[in-house]
Amino acid sequence: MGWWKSRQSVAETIDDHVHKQEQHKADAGDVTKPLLVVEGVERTFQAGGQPLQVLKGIHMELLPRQLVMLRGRSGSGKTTLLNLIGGLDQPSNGHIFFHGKPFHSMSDDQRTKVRRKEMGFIFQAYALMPLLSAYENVELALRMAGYPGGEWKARVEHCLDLVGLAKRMHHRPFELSGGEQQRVAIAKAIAHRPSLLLADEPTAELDSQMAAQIMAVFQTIIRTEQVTICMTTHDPTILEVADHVYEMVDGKFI
Ligand SMILES: Nc1ncnc2c1ncn2[C@@H]1O[C@H](COP(=O)(O)OP(=O)(O)OP(=O)(O)O)[C@@H](O)[C@H]1O
Repeated sequence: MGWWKSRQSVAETIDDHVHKQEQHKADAGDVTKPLLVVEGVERTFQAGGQPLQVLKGIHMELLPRQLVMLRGRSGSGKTTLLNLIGGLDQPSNGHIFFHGKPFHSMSDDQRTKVRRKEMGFIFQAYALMPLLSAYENVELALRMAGYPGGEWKARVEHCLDLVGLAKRMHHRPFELSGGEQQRVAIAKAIAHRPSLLLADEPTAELDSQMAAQIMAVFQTIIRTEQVTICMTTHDPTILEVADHVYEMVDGKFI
C-alpha cells in the first residue's frame, strides 16, 4: 500500500504540474487578463490599544509578464500590501483575486497551498541555507514544493543558468558576492514555476551595478519563465525598467 500510495502521489504531483503549466501558458497568452486584482483593500492593525489604518483603499492590477514596482517612503505601507498580495496576511476590508479566485476569503490552509504552488518570494536578506551550495539551495526549494524528483537536476541547472550562475552552482553562499547570492535566491524562488514573484526591496543591500544586474535578471525571467514580478523599492534609479510604478503615500496610491 505504501508503494502504491507513493506512486499515486508522484503521479498526482506530475499531473498537477502539467495542469499548472498549461494553465500558465493559457493565462500568459492573454496578457490583458489580470493575474491579480486588488480592490478597495484596507488593513488596520491594533497598535498600543489603538487602531492604526495602514492601507486606506488600494486598487491595483498585475497583468501577466509585468514588472510592477511599489515605491514609497519607509512606513508608507508597501510591505503590508506585499504581504496581503502574497497571502501572508489578510485585508481588514476589500478583495484580492488571484487567477480570478477570491484570495482574500480563503482559509489559511488554502492560501498556503496557493502560495506554495503559484508564488515565489525574494527578500532583502537572501534567505539561503549557508551550508548548502547554490545547486543544493535551489534543489531544496523544489523538494519542498513537491516537484517531481526526476526533473530536479534539469530544472536546477536551468534556473541557475538563467540567473547567470551556471559556473558557480557548487559554490556555497559565503563564496559568492551579495549580488550572486541574491541571484541564487531568485533561482530558488522561480524553480517551482510560480506565476507570481514577490520581492521586498530585493536590491536594498546591493550597489548600483549589482542592482542593475538583478533588474536584468528579472527582465530575463519575465520573458523566459512568463512570470509576473511585483517588488517594493526605495531606489529611484531602477524605476525606469518597470512596466508600472505605483507610488504609495501614507497607505494610498497617488
Ligand atoms: N503587525 C503590525 N502591527 C502594527 N503596526 C504595523 C504592523 N505591521 C506594520 N505596521 C505599521 O504599518 C506601517 C507601514 O509599515 P510597512 O512595513 O508596510 O511600511 P513600508 O512602506 O514597507 O516601510 P519600509 O520601506 O521601511 O519597509 C508602519 O507604521 C508600521 O509600523
